[in-house]
Amino acid sequence: MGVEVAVEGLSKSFGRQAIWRDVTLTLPAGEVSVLLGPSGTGKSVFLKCLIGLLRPERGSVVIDGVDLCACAERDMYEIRKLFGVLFQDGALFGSMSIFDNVAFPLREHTRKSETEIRQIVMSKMDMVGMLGAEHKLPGEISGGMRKRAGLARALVLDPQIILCDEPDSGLDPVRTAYLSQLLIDLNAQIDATILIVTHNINVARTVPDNLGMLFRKELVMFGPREVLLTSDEPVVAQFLNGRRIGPIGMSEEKDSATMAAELAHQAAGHGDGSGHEDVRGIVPQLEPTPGLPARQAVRRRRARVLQILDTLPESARHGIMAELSLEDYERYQDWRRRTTGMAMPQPMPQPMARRPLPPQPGPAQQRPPQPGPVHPNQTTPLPPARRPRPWRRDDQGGRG
Ligand SMILES: Nc1ncnc2c1ncn2[C@@H]1O[C@H](COP(=O)(O)OP(=O)(O)OP(=O)(O)O)[C@@H](O)[C@H]1O
Repeated sequence: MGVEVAVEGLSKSFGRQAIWRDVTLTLPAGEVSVLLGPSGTGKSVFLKCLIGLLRPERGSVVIDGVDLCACAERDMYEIRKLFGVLFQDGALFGSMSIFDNVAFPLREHTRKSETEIRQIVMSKMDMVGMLGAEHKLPGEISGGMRKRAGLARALVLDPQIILCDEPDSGLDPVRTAYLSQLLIDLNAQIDATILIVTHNINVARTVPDNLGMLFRKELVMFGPREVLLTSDEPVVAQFLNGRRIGPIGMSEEKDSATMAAELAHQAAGHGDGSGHEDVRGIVPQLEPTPGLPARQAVRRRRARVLQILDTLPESARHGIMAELSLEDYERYQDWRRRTTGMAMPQPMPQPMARRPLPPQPGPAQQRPPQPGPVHPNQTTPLPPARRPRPWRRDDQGGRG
């Protein structure tokens, strides 16, 4: 199983340029986490600090009881062996075949025979769907294949922690979807702790157990995916929806005058091209490909998240409870009664299967038209066509 990575009060700057301050988060063992953030907020720098390639000025990164920020070089070397890193561009040696690239860490860091190395390389190539490409040069394969080759190389030393720096960069949406599935399948197979840095909203919504965001030189939030996906923080809403209007600017944070000018443009009818759709909300998480083992992290995470449920915002609580099976829900109730003797938090979130059906309006109590999003050019709301509707009426007033 993967190991936990506990980051406490980490701060990093280059000269007088502060990158981020006081970052505290824990990557739970064996779970998949995603770190979002606008360009230049220091996500790659964060990954490099985790693996000890960069030294933060303050704080600690504790793995297996060793603080990477304060340990001896020898301990650092041992801890680094726990990591597999997929760099942004795959970081393959252009003059070496894919086979030799993937074999490189084994030849550098182990005394395995060439027969053993061949066996390991081919099994990792198989894992990432690259069998048959081992004799090619990196320049002879596509960007998506280079990523997968980079992932195979990250796997050869059987890492317990996998760091992926923008695994989707340069990939089309379909290849990105395949890569997302590959990461979830890998997690199911080897139960490693995985941290993915990305800008890709689809990856952020569907892949991780935990989700966080860097902005304004700080960690805006980090925790169960349901928290960020249902957050009302303006910066989160802007980022998830890919909008120009909001606190994130072209280079970094906007000043208040720019924000006011943009809002005035918007009010005058100049849209930012993002439409009215709001992609926030919880969508189902990717599951391993049928035939692979179930992800052990799911069970562990459920137990962990239920223990902190009361501390989470209400919208996230509802999302988490809605995903529970009836059995887990009952188990949670029992556990809660036994350990705290307390009633459930109010308002009481219900699992999807137990929620009372919404009232069925009869002919005399038809629902009034729901307010929809207001277009800046309009004074009346648009029809609610894009809004999710909890129910649908047919001509007889029954439920659809
Ligand atoms: N070795 C270095 N020396 C000096 N400054 C650096 C170094 N590495 C990174 N930086 C600076 O740190 C800041 C954050 O860079 P980083 O690459 O971590 O951002 P990022 O969030 O990963 O961006 P992107 O999403 O565009 O990849 C940048 O301003 C960059 O110039």
